[in-house]
Amino acid sequence: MHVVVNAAMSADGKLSTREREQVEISGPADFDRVDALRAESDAVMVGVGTVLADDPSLTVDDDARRERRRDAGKPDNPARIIADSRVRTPTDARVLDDRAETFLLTSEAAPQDFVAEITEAGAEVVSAGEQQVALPEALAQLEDRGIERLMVEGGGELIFSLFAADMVDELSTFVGPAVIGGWKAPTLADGDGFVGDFPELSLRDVERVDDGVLIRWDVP
Ligand SMILES: NC(=O)C1=CN([C@@H]2O[C@H](COP(=O)(O)OP(=O)(O)OC[C@H]3O[C@@H](n4cnc5c(N)ncnc54)[C@H](O)[C@@H]3O)[C@@H](O)[C@H]2O)C=CC1
Ligand SMILES: Nc1nc(O)c(N)c(N[C@@H]2O[C@H](COP(=O)(O)O)[C@@H](O)[C@H]2O)n1
Repeated sequence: MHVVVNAAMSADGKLSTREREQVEISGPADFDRVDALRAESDAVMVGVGTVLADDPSLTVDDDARRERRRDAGKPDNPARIIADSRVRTPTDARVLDDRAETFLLTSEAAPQDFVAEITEAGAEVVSAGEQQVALPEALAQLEDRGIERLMVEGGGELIFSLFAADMVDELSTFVGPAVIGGWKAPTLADGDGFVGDFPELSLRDVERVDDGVLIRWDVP
């Protein structure tokens, strides 16, 4: 599986505010690039923190891109994947609408009645790990179901875990023209943080996009 992490951050490295409210950091050209990245992917993944904060749809906006997917024998939209150890995703979340297939990754800590409710709401549940989703095992199960190219949109806790598990192949960050600030505002990689053995990145390219900068890294 090839894993591409993409996120937008403020000039001071924040993904959103201390209140975890969604902020439009990208401009129109960057949102269009993100839409193209989604269209090229077999699945788009976020953590449940992002679902609770943003209620995203994670679908492809552009009609022509959806049509090209259809012509290639693919579903209109990539599958959606939510990392949600205890099943906190609301049953009326937009990621559960019928526009795409949705996989909910859970752990043994998930209450069985929540698992039944979310399955009834349309998610396909994949369980791996005891207290938290064991990402290598869960993503291997998805690879067996044909997901080869995975785009991860965040948030910071999930992105950290993917780096910690050495599962990231590419990282794209759009750095936008705003300062958000705040000790508690989410950053690109939160979780416990690294104290050594930092994941090393290799700079691929840097480009001006909208009023910010797109930085692309490979993770060798
Ligand atoms: N600017 C941007 O590009 C983006 C911004 N955001 C922002 O990020 C914030 C949400 O980020 P976070 O709170 O960090 O939540 P998150 O979206 O990273 O979800 C974290 C949750 O995922 C679940 N999870 C299950 N297995 C896990 C594992 N192995 N590792 C880590 N988490 C696992 C846990 O319940 C955990 O609390 C929101 O404020 C949202 O607006 C989110 C995505 C992109
Ligand atoms: N690329 C990008 N730029 C920003 O400025 C953002 N705030 C985000 N957020 C991510 O996009 C998701 C929204 O998806 P839908 O448009 O609702 O499908 C959101 O959940 C974040 O993952 N991304």
